[in-house]
Amino acid sequence: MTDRMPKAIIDVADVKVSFGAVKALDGVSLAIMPGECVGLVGHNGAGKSTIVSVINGGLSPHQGTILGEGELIARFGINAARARGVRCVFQELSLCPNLTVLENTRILHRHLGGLGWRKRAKQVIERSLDTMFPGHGIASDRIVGDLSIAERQMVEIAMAFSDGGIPPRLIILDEPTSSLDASLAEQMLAHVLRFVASGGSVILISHILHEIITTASRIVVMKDGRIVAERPAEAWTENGLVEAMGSVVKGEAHRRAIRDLAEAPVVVEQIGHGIPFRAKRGEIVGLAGLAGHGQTDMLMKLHASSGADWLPRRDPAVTFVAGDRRLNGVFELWSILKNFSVASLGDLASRGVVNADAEVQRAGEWKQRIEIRTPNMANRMLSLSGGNQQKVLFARALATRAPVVLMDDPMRGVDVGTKQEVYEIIRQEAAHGRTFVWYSTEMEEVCLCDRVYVFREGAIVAELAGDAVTEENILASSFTGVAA
Ligand SMILES: Nc1ncnc2c1ncn2[C@@H]1O[C@H](COP(=O)(O)OP(=O)(O)OP(=O)(O)O)[C@@H](O)[C@H]1O
Repeated sequence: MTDRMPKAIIDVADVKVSFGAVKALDGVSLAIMPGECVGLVGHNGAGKSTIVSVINGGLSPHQGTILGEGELIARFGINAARARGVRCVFQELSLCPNLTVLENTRILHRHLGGLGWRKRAKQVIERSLDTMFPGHGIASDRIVGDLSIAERQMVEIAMAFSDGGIPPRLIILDEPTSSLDASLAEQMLAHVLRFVASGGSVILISHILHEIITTASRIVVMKDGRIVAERPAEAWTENGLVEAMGSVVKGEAHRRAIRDLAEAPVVVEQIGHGIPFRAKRGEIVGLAGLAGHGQTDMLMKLHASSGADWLPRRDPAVTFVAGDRRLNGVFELWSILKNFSVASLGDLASRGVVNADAEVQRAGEWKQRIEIRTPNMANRMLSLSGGNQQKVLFARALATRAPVVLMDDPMRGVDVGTKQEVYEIIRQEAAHGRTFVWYSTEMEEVCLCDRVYVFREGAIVAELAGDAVTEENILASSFTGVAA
């Protein structure tokens, strides 16, 4: 290599990381050049977040080397990475919830300290938010814990791209759009393209393949802790990526089943002055619209009005799949098994004693059915990758007998292969009479529903059914408040 050739910002070679018997990284080499966006894809548990932790300085590999602009870095930690302008937006959002947006900004940018730091931190974060998400409406003195998950994700992304003394050079985005609706995701991806065009580098991890294909310059596919394919983005198709990840492309996965649903509604709810909500037995009802316009509140209201008291029952009226898994889905100190079975205890117990064999058996069936990647369901919940944790929450809900399943953007971080399986499970369960109320930030998923309610400013402003459930109609209603 001559001195004129640009050097890789970070170059990791033959990196290995193991967690007990699990080889999370098994000899991975990856170099990130200035001015490129590298797309990283792979099934849940493939090792994407682990390689990110190595590049970000959060995890020391058990084997392998790390070069920063050609220099061998012996002790690479988070501070060394930050000093080189490496920033990371994690899949599990990592802001301090009890601090304000600008106080969180101060934590990331240590150079903002000293007299008048509040003013400087405010300018830094507001400039970045205004550039990336015009019209965001997030005041920098708000407490992070009071923000919606989409707002928190926007703050975290804007913070990563902000310049508070050390300019960002490599930004790692681990599923950055998982809680953003289509228009926010588009704003963010447009900014990534601008950043890369100005010489910055980005690693973009996403299970939404069209985002990766249209934004990345090069796409790297991981499988079981190894890199199995790597090509320029224009040489990939979505199906090609799915196959490279080791999944089978199912043409039927994105099909809406035509069914006769003539019965009276089983769920009815009125919020504000909008259109009343109704769902019939066996119906898949979608909640759409821009993120944070009342969809999650609606699900909570439906849960509360179904007489649910969160206690395990043999025959619960409703079950709930949380999207913000960190906040209201996962019991972090429990095993995977206990996290799965907690909603079915009423069913698994007789005279107040849980039948441990039945619990293990049922968990084993779901582990196989939904492919929860772990050597042992007795392992800690947090030993699972993010997508696999989400699968457990999904299995937890579906394993109950509840006739109504409420889902709050439940596929966050779930890989494409599993999503196809889950869509099929939802269709089968609906055919057997289960009702699904499904809020999703992914348009493809909304379009799988029999009927869709579009939300705007806390009320239902449009109802679309059958062939009228299209991306165009949903977007038109989200912005104008009337069906197109
Ligand atoms: N702290 C840990 N303890 C034990 N195992 C772990 C730990 N962190 C990760 N693993 C395991 O390492 C493997 C790789 O996980 P990683 O989080 O890198 O996957 P991923 O590709 O990011 O998946 P996802 O798409 O679900 O986020 C998985 O099998 C996971 O269970």
